[in-house]
Amino acid sequence: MQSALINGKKLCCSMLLKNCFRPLSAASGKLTNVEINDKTGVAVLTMNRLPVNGLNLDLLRDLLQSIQEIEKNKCRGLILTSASNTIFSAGLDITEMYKPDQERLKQFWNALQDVWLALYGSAVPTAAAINGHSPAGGCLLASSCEYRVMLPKYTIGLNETQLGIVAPKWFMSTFRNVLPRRIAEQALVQGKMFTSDEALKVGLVDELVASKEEALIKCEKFFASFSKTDPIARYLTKKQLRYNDMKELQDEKVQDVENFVSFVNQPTVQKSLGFYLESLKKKAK
Ligand SMILES: CCCCC/C=C\C/C=C\CC/C=C/CC(=O)SCCNC(=O)CCNC(=O)[C@H](O)C(C)(C)COP(=O)(O)OP(=O)(O)OC[C@H]1O[C@@H](n2cnc3c(N)ncnc32)[C@H](O)[C@@H]1OP(=O)(O)O
Repeated sequence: MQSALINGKKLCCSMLLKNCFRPLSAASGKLTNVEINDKTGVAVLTMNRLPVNGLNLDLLRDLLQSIQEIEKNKCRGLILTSASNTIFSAGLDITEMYKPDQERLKQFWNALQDVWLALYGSAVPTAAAINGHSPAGGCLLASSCEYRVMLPKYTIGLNETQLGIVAPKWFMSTFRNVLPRRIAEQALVQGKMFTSDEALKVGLVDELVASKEEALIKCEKFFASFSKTDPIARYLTKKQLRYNDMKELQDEKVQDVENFVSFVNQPTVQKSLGFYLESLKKKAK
């Protein structure tokens, strides 16, 4: 039986998951749900915008609120996962970008920036239990965490170029923080979607597991590995390592929104997004 060291105590892993969760009500919005494991202090943040967890403005706002509440509660870890059995997140909701309301489009990108800054820079250790497909924005969220566990037979990657769009610099920095530069560059220019096995091989994910329960246990074990590490020293180290990536966006936040708005409004980009949305809908028929 697997076990983990939590607060200096050896605990059987199934004990970590059974009957010890309580909801963090302030952090549970309509589209996210947060539960804290009372035994370990770890928060499970579940995206619940079914069927595909498309990241629209509302889900992004709920995600931000949840991450902030988890930080405020000084949880020992944050596990990001999905309520779907097959999709972690389909990435940005393309309907937010196709024929958009201009004011909402700005708010949407601003919300994504804020979620990324909060998750990538979180003082609480972070892990992703990737229990389904994770393209584009879904991959961004997972790669912003410090540790990733994935279930088999799914795909993950930054596929923007396949859609005729260009991932912004901070998406690329997040990828480069996880992958060797050469692999990151090749994958980004190709818009490559990695299978779970390929993702493990290149290091985009740290482990493969057979079930969501196992994924949560692995994430708990990852957090338990810090039991002898000073939390402040841990956070300051992470902060310094990620400082340049975050500073680059913080310094250019307004310009980044303008770039996004101007890029998305280009007729050729609108055309690509329209075709892509149509192809997704046709596939669903
Ligand atoms: C040089 C200057 C540079 C300046 C740069 C500045 C700014 C950068 C500009 C732009 C960057 C924008 C970045 C975007 C990143 C993104 O995240 S884009 C989104 C990418 N996502 C995808 O490609 C995923 C597409 N979806 C799928 O592949 C599949 O749906 C799935 C996730 C694998 C699930 O498959 P499944 O078979 O289970 O479900 P369906 O395909 O049947 O889907 C169900 C339902 O959901 C709709 N849908 C799926 N994905 C999305 C989505 N991302 N957005 C909106 N809607 C989506 C699908 O259409 C179905 O709908 P229904 O027919 O109405 O039921």
